[in-house]
Order: sequence, then C-alpha cells, then structure tokens
Amino acid sequence: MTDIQRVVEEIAEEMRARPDRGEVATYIPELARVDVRQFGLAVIDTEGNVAAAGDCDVPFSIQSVSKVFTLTLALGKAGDRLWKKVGREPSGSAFNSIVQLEYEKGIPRNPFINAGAIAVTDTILSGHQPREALGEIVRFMRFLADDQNVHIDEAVAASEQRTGFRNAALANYMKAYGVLENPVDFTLGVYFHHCAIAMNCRQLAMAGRFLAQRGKHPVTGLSVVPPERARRINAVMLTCGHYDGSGEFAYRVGLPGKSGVGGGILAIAPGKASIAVWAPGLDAAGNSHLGRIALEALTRRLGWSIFGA
Ligand SMILES: NC(=O)CC[C@H](N)C(=O)O
Repeated sequence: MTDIQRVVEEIAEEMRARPDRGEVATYIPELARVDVRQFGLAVIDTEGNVAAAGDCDVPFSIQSVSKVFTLTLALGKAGDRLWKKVGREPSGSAFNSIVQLEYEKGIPRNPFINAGAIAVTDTILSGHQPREALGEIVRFMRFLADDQNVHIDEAVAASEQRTGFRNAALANYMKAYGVLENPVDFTLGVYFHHCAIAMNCRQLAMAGRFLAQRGKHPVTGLSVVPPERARRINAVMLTCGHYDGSGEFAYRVGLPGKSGVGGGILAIAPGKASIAVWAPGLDAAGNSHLGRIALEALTRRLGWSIFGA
C-alpha cells in the first residue's frame, strides 16, 4: 500500500467516526434528501495513481464545483475578454449575495459566486441553444474525466429550476445592466443543469487533473489549457473558491479548492495531485464541513500545502 493510500484510508476512517457532520443544503429540495453520513475521498497523483476510500464511487451533485469547468470553457471561448464581465477578487460575501451587484454595476466580483458563474454560463451560451451549450459542458466533463458515464441529474436540475428565485433575481439584475447577452431563462436553464451534474469522487479528481499538471489532459497528454491559464484558474480557486470561507480554507488547507453545496470539494496540489472529497453536510458558509477537515488532515500529513509544510 502506498503512503497516500494509507493516509486516505486513515482519514476516511476518522471522518466516519465523527459526530459533527454539518447540515445538508435544504434550499434545493432534492439535496435535502441526501444522507449526511456519507464520506468519499479520492486522490489521483500526476502519474495516475489513484488512492480512494469511503463512498468514493457514489455519485453526488457537484453544484458549484462545475464552475471551475465552465470558467475553463468560457476562457477558451472569450479569452481575457471574459474579465470585462466578471472580476477576479474575493467577494467577502455569501455565494448567493445580491447586495454587491448593485454597488458594482452588475459586474460580479468573481466567476465562482453565483452571479459570476451565471455570467460565465452566458458567455458559453453566446447565442446558441441551451441544449447545445449544455451538451458542450457535459462532453467536456466526460473528456476530462475520461469517462462517458457523467450525466446530469434531472431531478436536481428541476428542483432548483422550481426554487431558484434568488438566482433568477441575480440574472435579471445583470441583464438590466447589459452584462448578460442571452435570454435570462436560457442562461439560467444552462446554469441550473450544469450545477446538477452528478459525479463521484474518482471522476471528479480525474476531471481536475489538468489543473495539477500544467493544463495537460492526463490520458491523451493534449493541452486542455496553456500552463499559464491552469495557474491562473488555480489562483482564482485559492482566493474565491470557498466564497467568504476562502481565507479560512487557504489558512487551514493551503490548496486551490472549489466547493459546492452538494458537499463536494475539488482541491489541486499543483505538480502533485488532484483531490476530490465529498461529505454532504455543510458549514455556515455553505462549504463541506468534513470535506474541509479531511483536506486539512490530508495536506498536513502529506506536506502538500502550497505554503510549505
Ligand atoms: N454554492 C453552490 O454550490 C451553489 C450552486 C447552486 N446551484 C446555486 O445556485 O445556489
């Protein structure tokens, strides 16, 4: 057994035993049904060695973790023009906050808060039909995960479509400022559906590998993005990937990471590994409670924080 596999199994064991699990998201009714006792962890190093434990094969709703991949696609389409529509500063406010948008004239602070991700999705749509844009996003996820078995959980998408009034407010607000180009319902439809992509920890860690290896696809060796872009996406993940918990995540874990309200976190140890953890219970900022604790244990034991041991 490798050191990494031993550490991953130890952590899964420790997390299973903990009574503090956080609370599942309830504002998307379908997510409220998920069993909070689950825990999965998968680490894939740059040579392709997989260390995994717990519920690492159970698919979960990746939610905002999808925003890393839509950002990658949108940068591929629009290049640096994307940064006219969305900033890259931490927001210091909740993921679904509205107040900042008014002060900043409809330009969201960063691509990972909901408003920013909706603006990113709008860039991917750029005049196409929602079905085509969604197809492109799902194909990209399958290509990166090297697995055709990645799909959209329609029940989760429909659940959020029915209840996503706050996101509708954010989108309409940006539309009023001319930040969104497509019909609001098109952009929101694609956004809700890409948030509803279901993947397991192994698939998600695989999909993130290009960010750990200078933009290269792990299987084909092709360039997914140039090294400079991979570095920059990691930087935005570090500063903005956990909303108003981003400082705490950097302090404790020390890796670029992106969380979702399904309880997943994708974390990148540049040059070393891609890591996916899933524990559905959330903390007050909407980030996976045990996911963060597990990653803190992992980076400490393996000495993987980008800030040193
Ligand atoms: N933080 C999240 O994962 C939020 C994503 C969710 N789909 C929403 O828009 O509210």
